[in-house]
Amino acid sequence: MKTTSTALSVNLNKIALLRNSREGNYPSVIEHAKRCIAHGADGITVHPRPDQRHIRPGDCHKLASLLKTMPDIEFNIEGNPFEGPEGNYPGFIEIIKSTLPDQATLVPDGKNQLTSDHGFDLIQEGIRVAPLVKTLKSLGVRVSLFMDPDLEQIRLAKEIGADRIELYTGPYAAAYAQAQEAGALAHPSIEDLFSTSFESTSPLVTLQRQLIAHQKAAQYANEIGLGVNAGHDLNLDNLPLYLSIQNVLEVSIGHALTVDSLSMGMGHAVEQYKTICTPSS
Ligand SMILES: CC(=O)[C@@H](O)[C@H](O)COP(=O)(O)O
Ligand SMILES: NCC(=O)COP(=O)(O)O
Repeated sequence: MKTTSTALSVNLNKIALLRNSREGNYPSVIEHAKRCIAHGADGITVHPRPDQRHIRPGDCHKLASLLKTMPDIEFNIEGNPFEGPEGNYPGFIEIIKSTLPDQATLVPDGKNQLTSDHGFDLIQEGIRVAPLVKTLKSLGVRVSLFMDPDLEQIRLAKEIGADRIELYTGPYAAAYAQAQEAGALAHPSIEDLFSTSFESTSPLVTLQRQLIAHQKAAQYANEIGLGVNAGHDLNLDNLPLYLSIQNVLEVSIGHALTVDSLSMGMGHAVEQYKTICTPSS
């Protein structure tokens, strides 16, 4: 059972994606940030990508100005910190330097990735990541590293100076969806999922493995002094089970939350348009 509360940081990438499909500023990222905050969001996350398909540097600057006026609201900018010919996001560190968000989450995305799909391999990349962590921390920015639930990698995250890790929850979310589709989630309670031995063919086996891996990773991270965030493909269905893991400080959620806003609000919007289209008798 969940006993501590977890901050919700709303990722606004998909609002920017919609805006960028036309000229102009509609929908406005800033107005949606204000709306999310008015409805209880604890923070705002954005993830500028090399192709600028959604969040652009200008969004980061405008959000930084807005959120500086709201000291209780956390601003988290995610992205690939490497620059240069290998083609990752040019200017991520510059964006952080010029916006000074509360938190920078470094993510090892390739240039043409559809979305984030793995954590850092710090055995390979630690030597390049460590000085960036140091630079960002010297600016007073908390540094989180996007990581798989791998204990050795998490140990290295601590060694190179990270303050937090963000556990990559994509495979957990996929395992949850598979178990849900198979109708396997009807009965087990959260306690069952942690403790029961399932048949090897049960779709619950993969979900259980994911859950336990994340639980161990979060516990280990806490033991060595790292804060734990989590994100990617979390949604209203899979979040309660995930948050049975103790001490997850923050979840950042964008894709599903945006889709939920559409499905929860579209019926109401259609009714409003229909009212205008229908002459009153
Ligand atoms: C690091 C992470 O998991 C999120 O930032 C996620 O990648 C969202 O990015 P997109 O909206 O570009 O898919
Ligand atoms: N860090 C994860 C994030 O910001 C949002 O991921 P998603 O909910 O859009 O998959």
